[in-house]
Amino acid sequence: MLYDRLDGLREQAARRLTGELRATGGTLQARSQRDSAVRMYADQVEQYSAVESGLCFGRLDTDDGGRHYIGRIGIFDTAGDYDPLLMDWRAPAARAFYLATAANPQGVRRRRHLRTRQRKVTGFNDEVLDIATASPTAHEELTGEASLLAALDAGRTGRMRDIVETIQAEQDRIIRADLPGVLVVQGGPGTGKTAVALHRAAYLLYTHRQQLSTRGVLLVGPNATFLRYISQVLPTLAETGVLLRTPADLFPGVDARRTEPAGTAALKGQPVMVDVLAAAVRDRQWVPDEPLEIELPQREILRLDPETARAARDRARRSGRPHNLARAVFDIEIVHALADQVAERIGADPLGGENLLDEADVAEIRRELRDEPEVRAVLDQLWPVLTPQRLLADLFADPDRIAAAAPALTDAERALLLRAESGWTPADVPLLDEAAELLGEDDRAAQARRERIRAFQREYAEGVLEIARGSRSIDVEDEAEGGEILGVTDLIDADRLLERQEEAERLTTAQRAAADRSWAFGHVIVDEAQELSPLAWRLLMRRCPSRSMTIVGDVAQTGALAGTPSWADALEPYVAQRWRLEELTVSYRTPAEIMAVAADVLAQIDPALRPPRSVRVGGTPPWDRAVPSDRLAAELVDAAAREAADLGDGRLGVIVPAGRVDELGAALAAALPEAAVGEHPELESTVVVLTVAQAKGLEFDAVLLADPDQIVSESKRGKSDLYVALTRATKRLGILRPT
Ligand SMILES: Nc1ncnc2c1ncn2[C@@H]1O[C@H](COP(=O)(O)OP(=O)(O)OP(=O)(O)O)[C@@H](O)[C@H]1O
Repeated sequence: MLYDRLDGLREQAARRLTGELRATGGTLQARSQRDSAVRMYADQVEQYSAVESGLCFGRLDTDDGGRHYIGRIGIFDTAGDYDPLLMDWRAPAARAFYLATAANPQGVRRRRHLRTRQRKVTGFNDEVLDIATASPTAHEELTGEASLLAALDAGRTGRMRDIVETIQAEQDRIIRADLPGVLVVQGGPGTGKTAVALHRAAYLLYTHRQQLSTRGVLLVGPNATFLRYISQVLPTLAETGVLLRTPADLFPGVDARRTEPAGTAALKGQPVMVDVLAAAVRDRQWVPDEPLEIELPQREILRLDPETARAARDRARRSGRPHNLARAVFDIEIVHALADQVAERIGADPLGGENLLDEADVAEIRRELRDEPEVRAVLDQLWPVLTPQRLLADLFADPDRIAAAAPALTDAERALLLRAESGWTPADVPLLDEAAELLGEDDRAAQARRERIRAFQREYAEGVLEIARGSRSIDVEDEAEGGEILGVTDLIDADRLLERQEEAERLTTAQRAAADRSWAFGHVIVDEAQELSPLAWRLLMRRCPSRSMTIVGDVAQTGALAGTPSWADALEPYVAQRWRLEELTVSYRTPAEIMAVAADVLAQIDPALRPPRSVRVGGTPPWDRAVPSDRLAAELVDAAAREAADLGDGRLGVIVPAGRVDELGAALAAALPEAAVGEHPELESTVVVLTVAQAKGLEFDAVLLADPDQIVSESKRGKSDLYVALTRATKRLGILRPT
């Protein structure tokens, strides 16, 4: 019955969408309303298709004899009293499905987890929430234990799945926390932080749809591989409007893909760089040592002395405007000084009286001077209009500029900033953003560009119609006499054609936000947030002036050298003490035996840290084998082949040191054709070879770890990297240790 309703809803939305797409014309308001209707119906069609699998997954039988079905979306009985036939999991009344326990049943008598394949029910688990009959062996803090364990034991697919059927109470509390303020979720590996972050996004969009659909929600994840890994989750929760980005993607128009030494990236993430960039901008506001001569055609030579330039510079700086906007002040000052020179010469009274020019004459001289290419060239030299890219590229290319801008850095640090290659790195992105703030944007140019584009499009539309008119007359002459035949120009004029074109260009909130550097999001969610540098935090805070944020991570897993040592350090510069901490304590991913191995490493990182408790015990014990150094690749290939043969429908991750990924990756790819290697390995392959940085946040049924000692020695945060690597397996872990 529910699937029939779903089909009906999808068809209705598709019909309405088609109707809206056919309509044209009308007032601006009508067009804009039509536009949002098109977007709404298109979203609905997409959402109804996305919730097909596992549409209804739960049932609550209440003490008062009620029976409620819980599912991915709400479906109502539109024929009757609008009763809910299926309750959206995010609705307040559905909450008991996740929270009711035998000790605190919340009016629930029985909770049922339904399993379906396509549109058929294939099984169910019931829990009778009666303290007298509760099974004594059940894990008392787990909700829907049988379904949870079935979900955890299932083979991995290379794509993260949603957990909507088995959200646990400690996770539910975080998912449904209030929207305002900064909420930090700290939790060990596999405690469901990523899952919780995604479900929270879906919950917030459902609960605060109006507010968040206009401002948008941004979810930041550590790298492109990770974003691909999680990309299916929100669509299956019927939410498509969240913008997923890595920190490296947050400067529109810049593709920050170049890699650089970890030490350089770490330095670029430090707060001192704010001062370096401010000094680099000041350094571009130049005062010459000697007077500059400006040779104007058909006029005498003008002289711009250093004092005038300095006075104009100081005036422009005092305006408090960003560099590019302060240029207007600078121009006025210089042009005034030069115009006075000209006026003095040409207006001088030969009889020694007052200057013969009046104010209007001098104004005219200023206007002329402002347009003189020679004057503009001098202004550009003294106070150039700069893009963030230009400022940084010039700075990093020139040791003298670096020295002038970074007096507080050591020589060695300055050498780190000097770059030989062009191209941007992820650590450059917060610097570009900082530079954009310091420089400001003179958007008059952009506006003029938009107007030019519009004029061009109109011209184009008219051109299209011209062609249509031309061909029509021939068609008409050829095919009919007199002609009752309607041509394209009878149906549509240039304005309408342009309007159609513009409609196609109108964008969703997420698309507009993605293209706008200064977009202020309604809510920002950061996953693996421990990796962010202080400068990356500055950038994110700019994107979220309302400070409505969910920050998810584990300080014990920090791999980046400039990463976050403590949440207080990262956040207090922006929100003082006004942030809340929630902790997740149960690991759903890693079985106890594997967690025990990881716990030893965690104790070495910081003896005060405690690993999460594993829900699952038993299974295959992890193994750790020494192999001769020169046999590592061969042994790894053998072990991988054995694991791959045993996998069934699961996935194997082979985690190797960054310095050996080419060598070991090539050996594995040669022996196992299904092995995926490279910068963005295909995660759905049965065998995936990765570095720790790439494996961050991912999981596999089985993990083989090669050369853990090199992983530790490759970075100052090597122990944390090893901890991450050891906690990626849901079932089996094998370690090969060269000796
Ligand atoms: N309530 C749950 N029901 C079913 N599966 C769950 C639940 N909570 C977590 N999981 C599963 O546990 C695994 C780990 O979750 P997730 O990746 O969100 O953990 P994490 O805390 O982000 O880990 P890491 O710190 O390693 O990135 C995932 O496969 C997730 O689906």
